[in-house]
Amino acid sequence: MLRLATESSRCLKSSATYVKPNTLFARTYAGGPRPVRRPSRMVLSSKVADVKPTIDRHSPAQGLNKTIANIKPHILEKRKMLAAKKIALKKQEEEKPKNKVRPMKHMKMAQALAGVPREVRNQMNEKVQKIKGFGDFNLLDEVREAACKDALKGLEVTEPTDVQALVIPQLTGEGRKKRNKSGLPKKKELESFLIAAETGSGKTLAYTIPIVDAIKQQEMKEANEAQLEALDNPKPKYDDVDFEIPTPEKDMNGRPRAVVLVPTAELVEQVGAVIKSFCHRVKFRCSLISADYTPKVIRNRLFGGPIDVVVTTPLLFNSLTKDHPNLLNRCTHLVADEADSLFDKSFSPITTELIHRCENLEKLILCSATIPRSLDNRLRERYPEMTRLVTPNLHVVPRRVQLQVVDCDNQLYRGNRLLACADTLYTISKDGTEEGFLKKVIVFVNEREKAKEVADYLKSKDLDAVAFTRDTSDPEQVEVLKMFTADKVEVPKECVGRARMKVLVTTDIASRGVDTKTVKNVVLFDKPHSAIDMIHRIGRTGRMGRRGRAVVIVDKFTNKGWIKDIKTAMYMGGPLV
Ligand SMILES: Nc1ncnc2c1ncn2[C@@H]1O[C@H](COP(=O)(O)OP(=O)(O)OP(=O)(O)O)[C@@H](O)[C@H]1O
Repeated sequence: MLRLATESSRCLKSSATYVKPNTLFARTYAGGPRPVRRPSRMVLSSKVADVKPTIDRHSPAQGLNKTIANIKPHILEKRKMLAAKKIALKKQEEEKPKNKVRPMKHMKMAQALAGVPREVRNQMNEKVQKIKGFGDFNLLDEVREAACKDALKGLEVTEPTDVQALVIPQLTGEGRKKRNKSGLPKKKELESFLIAAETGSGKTLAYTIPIVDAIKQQEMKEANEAQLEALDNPKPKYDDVDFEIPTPEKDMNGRPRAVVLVPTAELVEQVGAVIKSFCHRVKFRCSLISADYTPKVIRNRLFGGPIDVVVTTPLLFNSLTKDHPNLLNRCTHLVADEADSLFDKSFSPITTELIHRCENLEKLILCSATIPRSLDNRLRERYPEMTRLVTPNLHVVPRRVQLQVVDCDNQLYRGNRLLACADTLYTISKDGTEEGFLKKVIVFVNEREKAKEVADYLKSKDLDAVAFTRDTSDPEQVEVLKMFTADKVEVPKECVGRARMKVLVTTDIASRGVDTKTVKNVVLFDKPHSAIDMIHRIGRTGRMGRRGRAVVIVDKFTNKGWIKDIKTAMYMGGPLV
């Protein structure tokens, strides 16, 4: 402080405008005696320049005045390299075309289906190309004729589909009879097959033809053996005996050679009709057993005479086999149609139990339009030697089916999904297609309760809608489903627009296996839970080479990226994953 004061006084002295030091005092003591001026006792320090400023190493300002960073050279080198790398990456990123996102990102994230490698698809395609007609199969003439003239009645040219070309030679055992070293056929072992092909590709016929052929071949073989035995050991004459001798035919009562399991009573009817179409020409007996029939009818159908094929649901047949263990002891072929349903959590224990009960089972055939990853893993564990017959177009929704998206959050509907659905149906009714015929549209919802609500709303909007769910007991509603699986229905010319449209509001019950071959339009009211449900629902249209349209209603909660990916996959003709 002292030093500062002295310096300031020196400054004042050197300045041009010098002010007398005691003028202030002079004013203060105006009128009084002037204070005596004494010389200053303050002496300038001679060491001012020598005093070094002390640096507090811990002060926050320490090192602020540094001009060169004290960084070690190797760290500096590393930092430089990192910076160069960062710049190069940024440059690369900038050079990439913008808006290019990972293809099918949303679909791959929600992956539910098992993937099929391209090589497998190509291999199967080569096998399919080799087959030109039903004549190329090693079948009994009557079976081939029944397939072409009865099962595919109404078609001028009959050609096997991809799945039939692939499956029939395998199941009829052409060139794959295992022989042991002695040259004799091996003892019969269980062979398991997984048939997987796109919806509406004729899977039912693909397993029916070989089964009917095998039944007939076995029958002929047994008849020959019986004849030889009769020649070797002539029977005593029973003409004068008054009791009925059990014939081999009698033994067949309630003991089918083949059992076809399907998940619903509706499918029992549908698959049963395909198998029964062979009965007339090939001569065998097929019985349909489901909860739709009374116990008396079931008993008559099972035990009323010889029986070769039974088409049934697992739950009912399992309870029947518990009461009648002999039911399955002649069964050599067992089919689980819609295998992904029959091996899901609810059905799997029953289906597996039934398979184990078939002691003489030779061929286990699983059939499905989709192979979920979980099922794929389980089957690989349970049946490691299973033959997989997969068509080149498995999990592909054909390009002939158009997918449209309706956003119910737009200005028109303002989030009203029901209104969006009704408007979509109005648009379909006016599109000018299917002239002169009844227009059949299926609306899929996710929950049973919703089906009735949607059907009621559509009715209030003057649309002819019916709900069909597992709870449906009304015979009229069941009739509507039959109408959807039947051929085209002609309508009078004056019947136009909404008047010639029939709407079926349903759940997944009608999405699996139901052959709605004349349905051209499907509306997905709710977004399907997975690609599996999507394939089955869209698969109700565009069957067997026909064209179709699917409309999916979305809102702000729908994963639009997923829908977009599905649309892209469909457009590109690739599989949904
Ligand atoms: N070789 C063929 N030529 C022409 N039509 C055929 C042929 N085979 C089957 N079809 C017809 O194709 C339609 C679909 O057959 P099917 O119901 O067996 O399909 P799917 O593959 O089981 O379908 P989904 O997976 O939906 O159950 C049926 O109407 C059937 O008559």
